[in-house]
Amino acid sequence: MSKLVYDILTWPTGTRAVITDLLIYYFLYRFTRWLLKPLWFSSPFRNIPGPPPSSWFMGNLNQLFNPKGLEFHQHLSDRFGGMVKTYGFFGDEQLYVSDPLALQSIIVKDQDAFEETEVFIETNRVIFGPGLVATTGDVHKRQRKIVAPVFAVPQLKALMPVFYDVAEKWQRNRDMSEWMSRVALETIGRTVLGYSFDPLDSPHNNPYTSAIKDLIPTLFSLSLLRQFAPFFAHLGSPSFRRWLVEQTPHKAIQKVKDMSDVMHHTAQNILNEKREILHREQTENKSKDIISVLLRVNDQARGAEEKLTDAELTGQMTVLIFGAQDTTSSVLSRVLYLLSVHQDVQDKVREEIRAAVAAHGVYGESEGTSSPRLSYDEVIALPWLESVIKETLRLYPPVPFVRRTAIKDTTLLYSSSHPSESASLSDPSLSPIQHIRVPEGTTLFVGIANANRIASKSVWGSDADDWKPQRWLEVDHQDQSSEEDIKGDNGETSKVRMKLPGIYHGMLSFLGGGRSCIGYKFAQIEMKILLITLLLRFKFTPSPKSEILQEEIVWNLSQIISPSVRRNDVTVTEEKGLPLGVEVLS
Ligand code: HEM
Repeated sequence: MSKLVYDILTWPTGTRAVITDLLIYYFLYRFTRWLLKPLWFSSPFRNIPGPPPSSWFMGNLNQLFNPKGLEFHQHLSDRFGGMVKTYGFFGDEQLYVSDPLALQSIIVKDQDAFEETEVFIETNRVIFGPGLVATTGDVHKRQRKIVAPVFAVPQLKALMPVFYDVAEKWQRNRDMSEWMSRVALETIGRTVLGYSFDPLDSPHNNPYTSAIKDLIPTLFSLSLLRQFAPFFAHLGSPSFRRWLVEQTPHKAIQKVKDMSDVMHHTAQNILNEKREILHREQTENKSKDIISVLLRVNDQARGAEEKLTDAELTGQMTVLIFGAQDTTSSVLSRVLYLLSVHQDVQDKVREEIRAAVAAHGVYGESEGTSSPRLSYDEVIALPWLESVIKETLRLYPPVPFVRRTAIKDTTLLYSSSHPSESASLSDPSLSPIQHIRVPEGTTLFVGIANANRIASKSVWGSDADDWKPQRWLEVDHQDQSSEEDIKGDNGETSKVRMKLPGIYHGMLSFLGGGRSCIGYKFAQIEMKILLITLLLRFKFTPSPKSEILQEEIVWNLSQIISPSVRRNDVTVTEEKGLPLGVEVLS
């Protein structure tokens, strides 16, 4: 906060005056509302437990949006359960929800009453354009109906050679995290846009890739300022708002503006090139990338309802790049780290892949490649590999929370038992159902990571917090859900399915409902092909320098989780990255 105040104080006088005036009006408005609130209604959340605000102005926001905030997020459900009260600006009461019953309502049953927050939508609209993450209601539903089919399995099967081509370019590099994000960007560029951002033939990240990589952490560093986005989004004309942004001498804001411009122009150029190619191409040799498929569908669509405008098309292109890059590279980094620590599991996965290759492996068609390639069906039939990914996504979802706003008054049901009592959920007297009125305008956190952990406890029992991929190999446990007896307000007991409403084996890692991850099958096949290719060639171990330099890997929150290495030398230092040992296998 003090850095923010310092930045503002060093801005030129004219800009500072306009922006300071606007902020003052906004603060006054929020402050007066906060001051008067107790006079007109008593809080419906007065009985909900939660931590005290850490400041009267920012509530718990600086704990929740903090790179070191993962522990605080976990503490919320460990200490207070699945329905927690937290505070936003000026004492604004918010809910942090990880309770399976309440989440069924927020994500699926009453999803039309819980939208993405205005902050999320408005900033995404400015940065990415009107794609899936910048639209709500019927516009979002229409876009989703058009875009979702291009991620179907036949499309993914057609992209298999591209996934392998990129995976095989992996070079021995000590920093896995940097390499994973380059590979993820190149994969998404080539499969979704048919465009190569980074041919991966130089040992260094190209400047364009680093800039893209920096966007999400930069946005996260602006989390608090972003809260004002809805206010600015309705201020004057788009050109006035653009002028305001251009005049704001805040480094991070200028960085985001520049990146958004580059992304927009790149997407526009790619779209124009694609259109030309589509007109020229022969029917038997059609481009298979996702955007070409989408363009063909769009060209054939009859009514405006079934078509995306050019702005919507370029919006999807940038959104898909950002939706895909940091998420998959975060999971891949985590999997390689865990496999390096759990050598027994790494050996099992490698044995399984070798056996499949011996039984079916075909050799790559691309020139110069001699790597075995399994087909889509053979890849998804590898149980150890599947279990490693499931278990990693269960315990370490790369997006640990998302937020929603109640757009109408709603009542949520939730189980009032504390997660530590989940073993006794079958005793109805201990697990009564509560309900809570959620007024329109309430901000809610959907605690993805906490919800996965709470649901895990009742299914997996005492070792639910341990990373044990083999648990998924038991036939009875193909997904994480259980039925519990729960006592309602009327005293009657009923069976309630404690299943999380996630699209991924009873987990929320890819969320659920109408805003679930559109690329979740894409992500799985991409990650599996990369892991197959790497594990056949290399053995991964913890960094050989870790003991001498006392290196420790820590995982930080920047909306998406990413690794850093902390060195406990004379002083403690921390830098982004994931150093691992890599041995070539004969
Ligand atoms: C392991 C990798 C991934 C994880 C864990 C993940 C997770 C998620 C989550 C939690 C959401 C919901 C966000 C919200 O509601 O605010 C989401 C949405 C989305 N994801 Fe992913 N994602 C992954 C990979 C991908 C990939 C590879 C793509 C594209 C190829 C993609 C594209 C999207 C899009 C476009 C949305 C917005 C959907 C909508 O609003 O309708 N994601 N993802």
